[in-house]
Amino acid sequence: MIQQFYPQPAPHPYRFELNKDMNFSTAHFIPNEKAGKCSFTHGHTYFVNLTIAGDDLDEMGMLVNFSDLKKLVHGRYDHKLLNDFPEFEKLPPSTEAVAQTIYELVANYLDTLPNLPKCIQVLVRETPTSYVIYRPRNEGNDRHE
Ligand SMILES: Nc1nc2c(c(=O)[nH]1)N=C([C@H](O)[C@H](O)COP(=O)(O)OP(=O)(O)OP(=O)(O)O)CN2
Ligand SMILES: [Zn+2]
Repeated sequence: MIQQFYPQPAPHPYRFELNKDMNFSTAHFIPNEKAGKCSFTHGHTYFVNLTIAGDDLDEMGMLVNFSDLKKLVHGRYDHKLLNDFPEFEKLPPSTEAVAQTIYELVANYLDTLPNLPKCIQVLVRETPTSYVIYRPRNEGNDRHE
C-alpha cells in the first residue's frame, strides 16, 4: 500500500469497484505570475488513485486490467513536461486540471471496452500536503470532447 487512506467515492449502484494506485514523476509549471514559485518549472512525484466501477466483467474475469490503466496514465506522463501536452495548452497543469485530464483519458479508454466499466473518481496528490479529487457529475456526460 502506498497511501494510508483512500477518500470514498460517492455511493454508486455498481456491483464491482476497483482501485488502481500509481505514481509518475513529471515536471510542470503554471504559466501565470500569480502562481508565484509554481510559475517556474519544477517536478513532483504525482500519486494517482483511480476508482473504476461496473457490473460486468470481461472474458478474463476483470473489470479492467490494472496494467492497462497504468500504461494509459503512467505511460503517457512519466518523465515528461506536462506543459508540452496539447491537453495542457489552454488549461494550465494545476492539480485540478491534471485530475480532470486523467479522468477524461481513462473514461475515453473505458468506453472502448465491451463490458463498459466507468471511472467514478480520480485522486491526484501533487505534494505530501496537497491533493485533488475529481468526480464526474453524471456518468461522464460532462466530458470535454
Ligand atoms: N489549487 C491549487 N493550488 C496550487 C496548485 C494547484 O495545482 N492547485 N499548485 C501549486 C504548486 O504547483 C505547488 O507545486 C504545490 O503547492 P503547495 O501545496 O503550496 O506546496 P508546498 O510544498 O509549498 O506546501 P506546504 O504547505 O509547505 O507543504 C500551488 N498551489
Ligand atoms: Zn507543482
